Amino acid sequence: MRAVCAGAAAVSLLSLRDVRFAFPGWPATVAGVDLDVAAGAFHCLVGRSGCGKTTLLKLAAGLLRPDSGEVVFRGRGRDAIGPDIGFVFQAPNLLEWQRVIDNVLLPVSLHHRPRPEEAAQALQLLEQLGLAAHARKYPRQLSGGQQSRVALARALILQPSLLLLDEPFAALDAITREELQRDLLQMCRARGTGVLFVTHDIAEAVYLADRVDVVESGRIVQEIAIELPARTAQTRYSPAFAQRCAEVRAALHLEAVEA
Ligand SMILES: Nc1ncnc2c1ncn2[C@@H]1O[C@H](COP(=O)(O)OP(=O)(O)OP(=O)(O)O)[C@@H](O)[C@H]1O
Repeated sequence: MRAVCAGAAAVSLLSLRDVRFAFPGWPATVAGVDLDVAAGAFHCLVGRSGCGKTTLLKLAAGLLRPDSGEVVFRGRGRDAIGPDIGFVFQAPNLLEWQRVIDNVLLPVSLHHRPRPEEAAQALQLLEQLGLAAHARKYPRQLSGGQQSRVALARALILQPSLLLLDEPFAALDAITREELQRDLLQMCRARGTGVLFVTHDIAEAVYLADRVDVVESGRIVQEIAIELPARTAQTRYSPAFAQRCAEVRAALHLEAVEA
């Protein structure tokens, strides 16, 4: 089944074509996936534990090589991770011995000594994420939610056209999580960033995504378009939101929730 996010006419940023992958000696973990993420689209993958979401994301990132099929990014094969793709994993993975600002600038430092305008850009990102006052701190001096924000700023510093996120907010409390979802949406919309986001959380997927793809046994078994008006705090309490959540629950074979 083919999942195309943000309309057939949209230019595809990332394309997976009949991608298959098995860990050596094991049955297929990804069993024939076609998927497109268009520029500026927000695409969520949901599915039960062990269904292959993280493996799919690693294939999209070029961290794993498919056994067959192809992964194409901006029209080119994906042999290496380029600066045009940002990653955020469940754990923030910050460098403990570097200050917050230097953690954000890490992708730049890997190429050259950060220039003043790049440092200013890092500070601006921290400001947008409510962390300007923490720029000189070390990661251990931050809360879990603040560390996740730093990881997000680090992923955005090179202004990637594609962000790959693997349950980045899973370990956070509900309030911080909602705030980060809002911030992530705003920043990706403002920058036109395409996003592929893995989550277990149905409400998170419905709030964030233009399209939710349900993964089962290494395949995309259902694609659910999420057409909601502009996301606000009220969105989560609207009948349309509840309806979309119910559709995703049904696709996951979960018991229906009584109205
Ligand atoms: N290195 C490995 N060797 C063998 N099997 C693996 C390896 N890594 C993952 N798997 C298996 O591949 C399957 C898919 O794993 P994956 O991490 O992609 O699932 P997931 O959907 O992201 O799960 P979760 O939601 O629990 O994070 C699982 O059955 C897992 O046990």
